[in-house]
Amino acid sequence: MKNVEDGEESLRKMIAERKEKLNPEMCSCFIDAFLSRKQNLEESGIKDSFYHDDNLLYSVSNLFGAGTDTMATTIHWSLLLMAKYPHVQDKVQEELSRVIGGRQARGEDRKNLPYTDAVIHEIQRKANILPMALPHKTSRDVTFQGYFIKEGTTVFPLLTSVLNDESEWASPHTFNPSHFLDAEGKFTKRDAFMAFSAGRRMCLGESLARMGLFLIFTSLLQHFRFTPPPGVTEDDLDLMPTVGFTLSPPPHELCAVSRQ
Ligand code: HEM
Repeated sequence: MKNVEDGEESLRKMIAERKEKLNPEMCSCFIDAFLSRKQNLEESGIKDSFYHDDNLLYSVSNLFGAGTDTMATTIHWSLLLMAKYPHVQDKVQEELSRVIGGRQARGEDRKNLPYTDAVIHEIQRKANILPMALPHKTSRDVTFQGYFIKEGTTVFPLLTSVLNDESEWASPHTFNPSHFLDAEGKFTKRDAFMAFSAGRRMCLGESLARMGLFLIFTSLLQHFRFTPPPGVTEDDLDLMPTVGFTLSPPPHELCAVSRQ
């Protein structure tokens, strides 16, 4: 609880600083945009909108909460999987060197990096970091595929069942980037890729997360080769997740060897 309170306190400070410097003509972040809308509504005499201080604090706190652990855990998985499957890492590094060389990757490079794109998707499928997404409550009685669900029932979307569905994936329990490649090696989208869930309440940060994962993963693999530490083999690297709010890889030591 102490950490939650400290977190809220620093967000309150951040919000107060942005409030002081607010220039509605030059909004540079979510807080500015929220405050500027709040100001507009108040100036037009609307005082009971959803744009109030508590909603701003909890929205910012939700964005941090939802966006930090998820990203860090996925990057942890990506390094472990690259160290465990060096032949996959070889192919990513070959593709990166051939297509973009030494310069930093940009969002638009993704379409020219089908293997790398497939590997990132497969990392997310295999890592399955939010196996039960988030719980939802039905707002009215529903009949879904013949099942009656009463209003007020808590529903967990089991993403694991889709990400490991044997009728969807050639080898659901194996790390296999070909799940996202066609016969010509082109990237292929899969409806059963639901790491960000589905429907109206699916991940709000999906496009930010996808861009972040692409830029961080490519940059790390351009600069470093990830290997098990001396005396440890690839087979020794354990993929059994530890259970928490997200499914994280078990703690590992890895070597990051500079490629420069
Ligand atoms: C690898 C990264 C991420 C993964 C795998 C992920 C996955 C998910 C999943 C499975 C949900 C639950 C959807 C549902 O309720 O069915 C969710 C919700 C959410 N995510 Fe993400 N997420 C990631 C990164 C982010 C980032 C970077 C942000 C924003 C900065 C973010 C913001 C949110 C928010 C606000 C919700 C709640 C949406 C709602 O309830 O309407 N996520 N995410």
